[in-house]
Parts: sequence; structure tokens; C-alpha cells
Amino acid sequence: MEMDELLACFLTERKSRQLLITEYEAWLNNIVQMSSKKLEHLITTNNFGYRQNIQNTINLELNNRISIANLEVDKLHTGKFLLCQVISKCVKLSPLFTLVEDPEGNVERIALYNWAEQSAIPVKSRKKVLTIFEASEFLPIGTKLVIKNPYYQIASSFNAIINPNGPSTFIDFDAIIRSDNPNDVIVINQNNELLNNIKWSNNLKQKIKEANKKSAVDDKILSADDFRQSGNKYFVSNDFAAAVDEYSSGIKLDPNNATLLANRAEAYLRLNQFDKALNDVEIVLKNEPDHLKAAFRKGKALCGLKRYQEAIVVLKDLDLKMQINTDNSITPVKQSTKTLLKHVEMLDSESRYGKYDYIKIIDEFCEKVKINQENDDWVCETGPRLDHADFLIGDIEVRPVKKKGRGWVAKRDIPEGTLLIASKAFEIVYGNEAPLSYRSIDFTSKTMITATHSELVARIARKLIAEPDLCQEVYKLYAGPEIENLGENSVDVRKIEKIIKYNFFETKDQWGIMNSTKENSRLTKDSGAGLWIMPSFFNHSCVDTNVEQLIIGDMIFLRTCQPVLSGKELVLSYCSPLGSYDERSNSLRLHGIKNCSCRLCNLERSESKKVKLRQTEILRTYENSLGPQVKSSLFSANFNSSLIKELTKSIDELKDLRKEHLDLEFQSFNIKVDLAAAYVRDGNLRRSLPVAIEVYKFVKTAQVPQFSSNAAYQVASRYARLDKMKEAKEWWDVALKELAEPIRGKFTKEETKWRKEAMYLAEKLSPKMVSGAKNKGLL
Ligand SMILES: C[S@@+](CC[C@H](N)C(=O)[O-])C[C@H]1O[C@@H](n2cnc3c(N)ncnc32)[C@H](O)[C@@H]1O
Repeated sequence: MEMDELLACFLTERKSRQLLITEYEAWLNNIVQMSSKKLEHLITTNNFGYRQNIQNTINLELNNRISIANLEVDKLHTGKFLLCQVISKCVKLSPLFTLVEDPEGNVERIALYNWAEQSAIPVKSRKKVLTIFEASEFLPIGTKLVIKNPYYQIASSFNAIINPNGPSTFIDFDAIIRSDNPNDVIVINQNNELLNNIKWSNNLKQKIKEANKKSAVDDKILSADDFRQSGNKYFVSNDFAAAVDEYSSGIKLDPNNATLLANRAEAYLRLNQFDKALNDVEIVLKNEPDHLKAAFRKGKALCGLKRYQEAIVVLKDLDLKMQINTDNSITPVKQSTKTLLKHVEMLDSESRYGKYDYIKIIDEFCEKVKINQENDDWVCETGPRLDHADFLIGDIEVRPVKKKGRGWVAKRDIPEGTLLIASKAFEIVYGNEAPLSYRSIDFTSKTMITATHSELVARIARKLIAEPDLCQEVYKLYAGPEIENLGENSVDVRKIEKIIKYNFFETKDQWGIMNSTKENSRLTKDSGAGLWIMPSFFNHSCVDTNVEQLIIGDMIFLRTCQPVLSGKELVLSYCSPLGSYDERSNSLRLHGIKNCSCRLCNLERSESKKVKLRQTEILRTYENSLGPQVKSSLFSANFNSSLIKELTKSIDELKDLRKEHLDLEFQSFNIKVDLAAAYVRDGNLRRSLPVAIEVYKFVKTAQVPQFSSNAAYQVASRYARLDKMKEAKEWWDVALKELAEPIRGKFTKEETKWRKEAMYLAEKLSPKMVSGAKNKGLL
């Protein structure tokens, strides 16, 4: 079925109540029967940090109630609410899934992201798949719910969700109600007036436990200290959200209690809610200026808020205070203060001068990117998320750019290799972290939203709910032509979805470190996606880019890759110029670009039908027949030399077809790589050498830096085999620079020890290339 047909089908036909129930029950059965091993592979964490929102009184206008039958696909129903009851068991994957029914008897699937009473999950279970029984404890059958601002979309059918490869056909999609904001999901009490006069078609027995833990506790009068103790218990079990709740209850009873406030500040810090942490310690310090822990946490909060200079003042002051204090009990705080101070000074220098210790950053990345062989999870809890500051050079600014909206423009001349921006991801999701989110369809552009993107939406929503002030930062990004504006501080999932669609960066692992850690890891299938704020203002060009991007963990570094004159727009490439026109167009369409007007796209659009046809024929023959033949012949006992002739012929003909635009002839890249290898296999190193040099030049013109180091190394190794060691070593130096310079910037003439630094990076990032170079006597 074509996408258009499928979408039309969703708009006109709804699945019957009975079919939905039958399918859902079948899915539950399917999950029950899956081996726990297989399920483990599917889940990451249940540690979402939100608590169930049970309310007796809610202010809702009955005439804003919407029935499931009136939900419109691809729409966030702002201001509306859905009244429904749970009619099936729940499954907790990334969201919590279940089936709900409205008072009219309509049934629909529902996915609640960021929603689960965290403290209901035993700490040790937070990283395993919850059973259907455990998951159903969150929303027992019969639970009455109000879902405010429901979002109705087309998403993977349930069976496609537990298929690690996702939906295989368009038929694997169904409608679903999605909510990302736990504040929008309200469990209502049975005797809530909203339920007056409502008769449910499905008269389910109420299974909500009448006496839950909380009401038992509620009967007892608790003191501020009881809440402190209970908060501490949650804190040590890493349940920081629950700890915050407990401390808050204590603070209500004793608003100036320094211990409760300081403890809550630490819990907020762990949740990355720095504003709230700062508020708490400010109160403590106003009453007790010598509260050491509060001062230390103030330093941490300011650091989290990127107010490094202020953090340094606070920490230096604290350090001084502690120097004159000889009490042994404060030794740990003394030590932590010194360590933190050093770290903040580093962040300050990064953010002010763009000075990054790249060796340390690569070390940190290599350590944090390690994956546990058994469960595909990170060895380090946070994965490759690095602790570094943002930097923005003063020489660029965002300005309106013709036909592209806004874009980064140079305010003055900028030399090649200049660091323009370093930025930490606002949020990032790696492939192994989105196993059981789902795919959905973007109706406007008729494109697929991957599971990683779906998970990214949920995480950004979570972050914005915790810190609404961040909404402004995210909502200033381009959200497409069709998006209407919601309130500035409200969490609008649809808008977040659009912002990700137009601004995401793929988290490429260009050195293949993640892949080499574990073969067939999910990371190899979908490396992940992230949202970076400042880099989102760079527009695209397939060729003639003047900015190069490098992603290390969750940090992105953007440098000029050629000198840029004042007033020029700074552009980078959203897709590889080595792809065909159609491949590039498809990829650009996903980024919201319909007609790229770069030199390459303009040329390819202007070429005659005849030329295009012939190019396609040559490339198709190469892909389907010549290429596979060459590859198998390269590894067979007898190499078929006649293939060299055919490869050369294809390259020559592609060259002829591009006529005077030889600098834009990128189509023969793979053929040339094969030709260089074929010559070596045929024992003709001399012939292979110029082709290898051509491949290197090609990679430079096409600006695909990820290939340039290896391309230079290939030239070096050919020279070495021809016993031309002087040239070989010169090319090895090129290979080293090609690897190191995109990371740390150009080596200057004064940097005489550049080789040592470059070798260190090469040994970390490209060990195979280094050992090959050693064997060939290049070091
Ligand atoms: C990541 S944003 C770039 C910043 C954006 N121009 C803005 O105003 O915020 C991507 C969007 O910019 C626009 N854009 C980027 N490169 C473009 C190009 N080469 N041609 C046309 N539009 C482009 C498209 O609307 C695309 O969806």
C-alpha cells in the first residue's frame, strides 16, 4: 500500500472496538510467550522520575471533553481532554501502553511517555522489563483517567514494536493516543463529579486497591524529620524524584529547615534541575551563610546553569573558608571543592576562549562509549555524554538568509580551521536507548519518524516539564511552516516533534568505536539522534560547504574548513555529496528541504535526460554486477584482470558525461576505490598509486573528512610497498593530520611535537591504521 493510500485509510476507517481488543490481547500473549532473554534485549530503563498524579478535584469544563471518535489524526488537541477508563492490562516498554475506552464505548491504544510512578518500581527492577502484571499495577483495569491535550498519531502497530527492526510495511501502523506530559495524565477518583451520569459500556469491576501505601501513611501525622528520613531513603536508592517529593512535604511543615532544603537541592542537582537547586541553597545560605554543603551545592548549581564565573567565586570563597577550618570532618568537602573548582575553571576557559583539551575529551569519550557485552547497555551509566562547556565565537551571528529562513553568517573574515561553535546536546538518544519507543508517520511531509526520534521527543518533553524556562531555547528553533504557536512555556509534543524533524543531527560514530565494541549491536543499526541548539541554525549545502562538523559523544564541534569572508553564510552538509541526486533529495526532504540550490544539485537538475539515463545505467551496472564481481575476485585465488578495464571504462565515461564540471564528478568514488584495490591485487602497485592519490583528492574536494585519513594512509602504504619510504612517510604525516586536525584544529608551524599528539589520537581512534603503518615501517 502506498503511503498516500494508507494515510487516507486512517482518515476514513477506524478499526472496530472488537478488532482493537482482539489484537491487543494477542499482543499481550505474544509478550508473555517471549523469552525473558529476548525481552531484556528490548528494554533500557524505567527510571523516569515522575509520580502518579491522582486528583480528586480537577478544573475541567465538561464541554471541552472530546470523544475518541472525534480525535483527529496528526493533531494535538490543545485545551481538550479525554475521559476514559483502562480496559486492558498494561505493557511498560519505553512508554506505558494500554487500551482505553471512552464513555461512548470507543476504544483506542494509548502510549504514556514519561509516566510511571517511579517509586512503585523496586530499585533493582528499574533496568529490567517489567512483567505485564507489574506494569498493570500502574493503571489497573477500570482506572478512570483524564488525558489533557491528547495527541493522536499514526504509530507502529504493537507487533511491530517488539520487532527490533521496527515496522516492515505501512500496514504495520495503527492510530495511537500519545501523551508525554505526566501532568496531563490524571487518575481520577471513582466518586469524582466528572463521572456523574456517565455509564460505561464496559462495566468493569473496580480493581484499584482501595488502601494503597500512601493512604496508610497519610493516616499518621508525620513530622518534618520523618519526611527527611523517608527522603533520604529514596535518595540512597537513587530515586531522586521521590526524594524531592518527601523533602518537599517536610519543607511545607518547616519552610526554613536547612537540612531539608540542602538535601532537596542535592536531589534536584541529580535530576539536573539546577534552577530549583539554586533556589533551595540560596534560602539556606541566607539564614546560615556558613553552611558548607549548601555553598558547595550552590557552586554545582551555578555550574549546571553555565554561570561558571559565579560558580568560581562561590567555590573559591568556600575553599578559603575551609582553609582556616581545621575540623577533620570537613576534609571530604574540602577535597570535593578543590576538584570541582578545577573542573569549573576548565569549563570557564572552554566557554570563554574555546580552549578544549581534545586529548582528554577523546579519552573521556573512549571510556564512556564502552558497551556491556551482555545487555547492550552502557558500562558508564550516562553513556558517552561528556562534561564540557559550550562555546560560541564572537565572529558569527544568526541573520535572515535568502530562501532559507535564518542562518549563521560571518561578521568578519574567518581563517580556515577556526572553531566556531562547540555545543553539548540539549538532549540525545542513542540507538541502544530507544528499543521500545515506536515509529510514527509525519502526515504533512509523509515521512517516517524513527523510534529514536520518538524517544527524543519524550525526553525533551520531560526536560521541558522539569524546567519550563528552557522552552524558549527550544521553541526558537525552526518548526516547519505549518506549526501554530502554543503558549511559550507549555510543553507541546507535536511542536517538539517538528523541531526535531527539522533540526536533528544524527550521532554518527565516525571512528567506528561503538561498532567495534560489539558486533551487531543495535548501535550499528541506528546510531541515534540529538538536538543541539546553536548548531541548528546552520543551513545546508551539498557541496562548497565552509563548515565541518565533528560529533564526539554528545558534544558537537563546528569548524571552518576553508577561509570565510565577512558577510558570507556559513553552511554545512546535512547529507553526503557522494550519494546520488535521488538519495540526497530523499535525505534532504527529511530535513524539510525540497529543492537544494547548491552547485551540484543545480547541475544535476540541468543535465539532459539522455545523460542522466546513461549515468544511471553505468552506476546500476556497477552496483549490481561489476562491483560485486570485483569484490569477490579481490578475495579469490585468481584475480580476473579484465575487470580493471571495465572499471576504468566506467570511470572515464562518467567523467565525459560531467563535461566541464569535473570538480563535481563524485559519482565514480566507489568505482575508483575498487580500481585502486584491483590494481594492487593484480600486482600493479605503480598503476594503483595515482588512482589512490586521486581517491584522496576526491575525498578532499567532496569534503567527506571521515574518509580522508584512510585515503591518505592508502597512498602511504602503496609508496611503502614500492619502497619509496620518503614519500610514504610524507603521506603518513598527511594521514595523521587528516585524523587529528578535524578534532583539534590545524597544527601550527610552531607545534613541533604535533606528531606525538596526532599519534596518540590515531592509536585511540584508528588502531588498525596505526598497526598497519607500523608493519609497513612508516613510524
Ligand atoms: C536546521 S534548520 C536551519 C536553520 C533555519 N534556516 C532557521 O531559520 O532556523 C533547517 C531548515 O532550514 C532551511 N534550510 C536549510 N538549508 C537550506 C537550503 N539549502 N535550502 C533551503 N532551505 C534550507 C529548511 O527550511 C530546513 O528545514
